[in-house]
Amino acid sequence: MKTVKIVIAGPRGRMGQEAVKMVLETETFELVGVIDHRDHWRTVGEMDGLPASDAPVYTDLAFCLEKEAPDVLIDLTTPESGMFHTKTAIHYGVRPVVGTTGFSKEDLTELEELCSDREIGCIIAPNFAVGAILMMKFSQMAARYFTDVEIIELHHDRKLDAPSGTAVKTAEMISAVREPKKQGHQDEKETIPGARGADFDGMHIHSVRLPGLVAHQQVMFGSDGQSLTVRHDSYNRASFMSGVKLAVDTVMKMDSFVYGLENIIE
Ligand SMILES: NC(=O)C1=CN([C@@H]2O[C@H](COP(=O)(O)OP(=O)(O)OC[C@H]3O[C@@H](n4cnc5c(N)ncnc54)[C@H](OP(=O)(O)O)[C@@H]3O)[C@@H](O)[C@H]2O)C=CC1
Ligand SMILES: O=C(O)C1=N[C@H](C(=O)O)C[C@H](O)C1
Repeated sequence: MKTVKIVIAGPRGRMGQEAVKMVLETETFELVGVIDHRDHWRTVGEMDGLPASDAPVYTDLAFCLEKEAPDVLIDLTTPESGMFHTKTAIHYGVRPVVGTTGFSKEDLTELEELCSDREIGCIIAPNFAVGAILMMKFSQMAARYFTDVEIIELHHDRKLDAPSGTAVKTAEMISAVREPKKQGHQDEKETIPGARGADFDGMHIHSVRLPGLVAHQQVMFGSDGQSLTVRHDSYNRASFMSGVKLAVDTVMKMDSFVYGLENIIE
């Protein structure tokens, strides 16, 4: 079987470390380099907490892509860096698999257009955990019958973006099928701003940040005399890795842009 040559951006991060291990442990993948914005390490093996590996560390993505000619870039950084890395990869004909969250609608449209111009595969996945994808799909299914919904996402307190990419994707999927409705009392007033959370098409998203949490989301539906709660919990970052693997294998067969793992899971 052909080996997929991979570059990972953000290798020292919580997700990046897990992705480096997964790529090194996968027989059909080859880690040909990593991108770090700090000019300090020569190889992956020199980085704290990462396994022995001679894969070189680059600070300049364009230089790395020219030198290593990888098939896929996995980005797990920040919205600004992720956007820059993804555009650079597309420009060099390298397929991006992006887990980084916090992109705007305009960012996603721009990336989709770039992929279409270059006829290149790209997967942007706000959540790689299969259970989280099912949680979103079940929520979308429930939204056909329950128009009142509150999304509560709970994460560790090192998270930069709020609401989470998963919560935004869930709201988008619900919105696609839910009868439009502004929830709550028509005269309701927040006595403390933000008390009702973020408004997405009339439904509300609440972001909880606490040390000790990893990644969790609860979607609550309510109707007369009944409620339905759909919940997913990721207890560690290994929970995302089978999805990253699937995305890498799938993007190799694609020539267009996909936003959301639900679009590639049967
Ligand atoms: N799709 C999914 O399933 C999941 C997505 N995520 C998302 O993935 C992203 C990363 O999350 P997480 O690992 O927890 O975050 P971390 O903060 O732990 O890791 C981010 C890493 O990226 C590095 N970084 C920042 N800018 C650059 C750059 N220009 N080049 C190279 N490296 C850079 C940071 O370095 P430094 O600290 O030195 O600045 C840091 O090591 C987030 O957007 C998060 O929301 C997270 C979990 C699951
Ligand atoms: O930052 C995280 O940790 C996570 N980010 C993603 C998101 O914003 O939805 C995916 C998962 O929730 C973990």
